[in-house]
Amino acid sequence: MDYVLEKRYPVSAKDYKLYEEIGEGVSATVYRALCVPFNQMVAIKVLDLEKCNNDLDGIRREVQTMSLIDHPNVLRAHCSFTAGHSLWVVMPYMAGGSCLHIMKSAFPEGFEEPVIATLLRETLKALVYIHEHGHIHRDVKAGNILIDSDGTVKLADFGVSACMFDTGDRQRSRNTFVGTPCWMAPEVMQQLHGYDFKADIWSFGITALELAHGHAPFSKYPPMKVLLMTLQNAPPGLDYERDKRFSKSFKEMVAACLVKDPKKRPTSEKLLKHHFFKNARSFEYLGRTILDGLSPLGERFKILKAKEADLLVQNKALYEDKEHISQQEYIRGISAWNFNLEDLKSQAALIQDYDCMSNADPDLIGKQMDMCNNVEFPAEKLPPKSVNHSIAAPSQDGFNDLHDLKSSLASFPIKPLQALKGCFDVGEEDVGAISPNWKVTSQTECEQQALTELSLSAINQESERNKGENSGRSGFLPRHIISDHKFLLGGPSLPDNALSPKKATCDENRDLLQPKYQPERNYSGPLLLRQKRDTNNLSSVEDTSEGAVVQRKGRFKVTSADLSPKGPVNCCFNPNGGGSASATTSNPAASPVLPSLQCILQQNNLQREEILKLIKYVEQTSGKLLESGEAAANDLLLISPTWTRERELQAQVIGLQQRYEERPKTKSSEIIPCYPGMKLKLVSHVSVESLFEELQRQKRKNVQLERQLNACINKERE
Ligand SMILES: Nc1ncnc2c1ncn2[C@@H]1O[C@H](COP(=O)(O)OP(=O)(O)OP(=O)(O)O)[C@@H](O)[C@H]1O
Repeated sequence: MDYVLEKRYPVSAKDYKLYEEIGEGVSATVYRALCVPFNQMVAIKVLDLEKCNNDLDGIRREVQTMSLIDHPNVLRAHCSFTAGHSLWVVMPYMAGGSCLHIMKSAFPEGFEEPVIATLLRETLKALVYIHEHGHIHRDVKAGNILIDSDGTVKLADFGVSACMFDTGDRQRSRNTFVGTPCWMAPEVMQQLHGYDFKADIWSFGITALELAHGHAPFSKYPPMKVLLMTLQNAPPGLDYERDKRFSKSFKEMVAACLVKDPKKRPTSEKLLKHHFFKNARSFEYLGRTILDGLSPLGERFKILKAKEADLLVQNKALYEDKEHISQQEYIRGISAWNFNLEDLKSQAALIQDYDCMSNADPDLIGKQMDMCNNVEFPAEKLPPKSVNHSIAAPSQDGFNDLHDLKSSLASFPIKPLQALKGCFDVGEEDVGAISPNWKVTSQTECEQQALTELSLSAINQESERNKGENSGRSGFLPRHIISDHKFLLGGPSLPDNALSPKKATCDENRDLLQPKYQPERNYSGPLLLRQKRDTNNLSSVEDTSEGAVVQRKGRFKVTSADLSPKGPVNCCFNPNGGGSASATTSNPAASPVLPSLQCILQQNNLQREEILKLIKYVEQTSGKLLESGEAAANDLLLISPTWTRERELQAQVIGLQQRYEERPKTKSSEIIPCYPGMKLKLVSHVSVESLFEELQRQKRKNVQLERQLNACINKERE
């Protein structure tokens, strides 16, 4: 569709005739429309400004920027204007719709490689342009890659979603958006040092996987878990076995994008030169291959929506239960450690069926995957393959491990709340409360601090004390699991740089075992049913039951009681109404505190992993230790004072809990913003108490580990 620069599109709603709905994002509904004076088909994105509570001038500025864009692969706005409480953004109508919709309608298993290469090349050209002009798109995903009837490809949603976050009041705008962070780069999640255009390259890599499989990696998991998995797991990629149909160059291209260190990712310009894009074809080819035979966009959208609604009805009875199970999974995913022998036995028994699970119930798979990744198994209980997947292979010399350890420490978010502040709206006071001494200005400083603060003797002394304190709990940790240092390092809790290549297999299997197309469990798609806006009211399945559930994103929901009386029916809380959201469970959930608690638990895990790595390192370098006890001691100074940290964390959690208890009770829903266009909503069904208990349990486990560490050190000294 060509732009006629002189053409001034009318800026009044009366000049447009709205037809059917052709898309729905979390922030807007998109309609096919006729621009009456020009007798031209357009698409109009209608954003409800009241719901967004956003800075109108900011949005206007962004839309202006959007209309200055001039590149054949970037969707440019014709114009925009306000109509009542809405902002209308008039755009070219892309009759093929988004790649996501096309996949959902006709290619649930993803596209063939030449199609992917063509789509991605065009998208990448758009990114090169955007980056050259100093912008970050921040919302690269299949849902934003649009195709016209002739096969031309345009990257959409540049500007609008970004402005919603950049210029608006985050505190308010956060209540407007929900979604999942599947496409979000790790550095964006961490927000430690900010992020740049390389974040788009990560999202581009995720989009490549999405186009290849029909869904983004981790899309079946709840947002918080996606965050943890993205941060802790090895990056997703194309699998050697499952993705046999794809070429080596495709796999390499994806791997180049999905590197956790943004500096190591190529620029868009460089990536465009990758030999994978030599497979790209013409846009006529695209039109022929993926658009032929498709029904008109509006119809397709209607069918998809009806399908989603049906699924919701079918799953409704099961939903609460699934929610519960899923929550349990999630808690275990965070806690990650299970020292209960009986539990371990039964879990290990389940894992034996590991290889034949590909057709199994997705919930079961999810649970088993958690086990695979999060639980320590006695080696003898595991089939050899699983054991191999779980054990980090020792390096040749141990120096690699030291390097790993250092880089692992470097990537350790010492100030978890600070690190996730951008993501989770952690208030300054929360950060201060949690980490009064963590005025860490850089990771190097953190490490130095760790080096100076720690001493081996202190660890030993404390360990001795703990021995006494915990003697009554000696049965807590099965001896045979830890004797002879038979630690099996779990999957996702380990930073990826701590893993041997073998470890990656476990993650690959995790992805492998994800059902390829699971609309009913896919939290990432924009098509999940939500209640219609009042202007276009279709009765939603959710309307008729629970009275109040007006939106569901996977297992997350918002109820009508959450909403301001003016009727933001899909996604807004009234921010001034105490953030109140009708509780959908009877749990006394503490949404404001939960992210912090969860974050603490996550850190706890990471610390544990560091200790395990240290143990391994000590084991592997015992020769060196014997030669030079002093050197070993120095290396061991790298150990974070886990027990101290544990106590600190525990004290902070108690503080938080007290603070929470002192404040007026709020209800259980919370929307957590992350990244423009990739929004995260967490509805808590976990009580503070249960998290607190979890933390205490983990603390005990840490103490046990430290004892083992000391035993190990002592043994090597002897
Ligand atoms: N110009 C267009 N022509 C045809 N379809 C469009 C057009 N713009 C958007 N769509 C369709 O509408 C859907 C929703 O668009 P929108 O930009 O609101 O959503 P999104 O990017 O998925 O969500 P979010 O608001 O979270 O960024 C798109 O996924 C696409 O299928």
